[in-house]
Amino acid sequence: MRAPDMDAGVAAGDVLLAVENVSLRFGGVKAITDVSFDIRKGEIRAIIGPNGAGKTSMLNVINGFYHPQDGRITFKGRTRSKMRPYVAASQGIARTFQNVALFKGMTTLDNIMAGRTLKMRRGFFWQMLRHGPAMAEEIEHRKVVEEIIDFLEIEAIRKVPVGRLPYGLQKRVELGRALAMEPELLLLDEPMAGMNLEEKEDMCRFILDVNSQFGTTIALIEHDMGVVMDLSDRVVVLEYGRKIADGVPDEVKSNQAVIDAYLGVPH
Ligand SMILES: Nc1ncnc2c1ncn2[C@@H]1O[C@H](COP(=O)(O)OP(=O)(O)OP(=O)(O)O)[C@@H](O)[C@H]1O
Repeated sequence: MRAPDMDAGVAAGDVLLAVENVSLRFGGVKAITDVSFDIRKGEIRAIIGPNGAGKTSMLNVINGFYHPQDGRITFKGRTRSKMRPYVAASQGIARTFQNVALFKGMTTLDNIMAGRTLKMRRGFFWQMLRHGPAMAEEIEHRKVVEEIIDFLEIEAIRKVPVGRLPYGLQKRVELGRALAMEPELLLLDEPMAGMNLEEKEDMCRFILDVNSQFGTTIALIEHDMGVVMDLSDRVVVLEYGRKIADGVPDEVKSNQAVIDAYLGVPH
């Protein structure tokens, strides 16, 4: 996989992605209101908040699934009022979903291979023929995919259809598929949801390793506060679509507005 220092433009610690004054409405529902924050290259950034706070909507804005009515997104120095999913993906933003979104009938290997699609230079026709340049390219992609399988310790399930795997392993395969894109920014929507303690510990370790070994910047939504405080460099807190706090875990933990939000104290 790509080494951390091979990326152009943004140095470790610089702002990789900036969200400025973003507002998103669905009819009369205000999902996000005037939210600004940034994600620095190389950090693990958590987005937290009670149910319905706008966290998933924010990830969907960042990777172009939703187009905000107001505000701007700047990624690697390029500012847009809206992203398109294909552009976001081709420029290095990958994501996983709250409910696992894999091809359930396909094997672990094929699901992760599917994550390489954007990297494939030869068209579908050549891939079908498995001929000449396409063959060489497929071998190259398989090498990266096998590295990811080793890294995530899922060799034993490489040929198993993912629908047959326990949930914790499906989440790990989904992480593998996102990693296959060799993303610069990885968005994880509740990566530990539905996991038992052991599975959570494994996933925490993989997230930390992805960050430290590949230099991948990570933004994650997570409800488990212990995990958030242990993993994150900085935390942004949303409530009813507005930002109520932003800082290092210790600051956020002792912030009264955050404590009230989690206890359900009305404003
Ligand atoms: N596609 C949509 N159409 C209409 N309303 C939506 C849509 N997506 C989100 N919303 C609304 O926007 C608000 C924010 O939802 P969002 O899913 O972003 O919150 P969340 O913080 O991720 O919540 P949770 O922790 O429960 O997943 C909610 O009121 C939700 O009902």
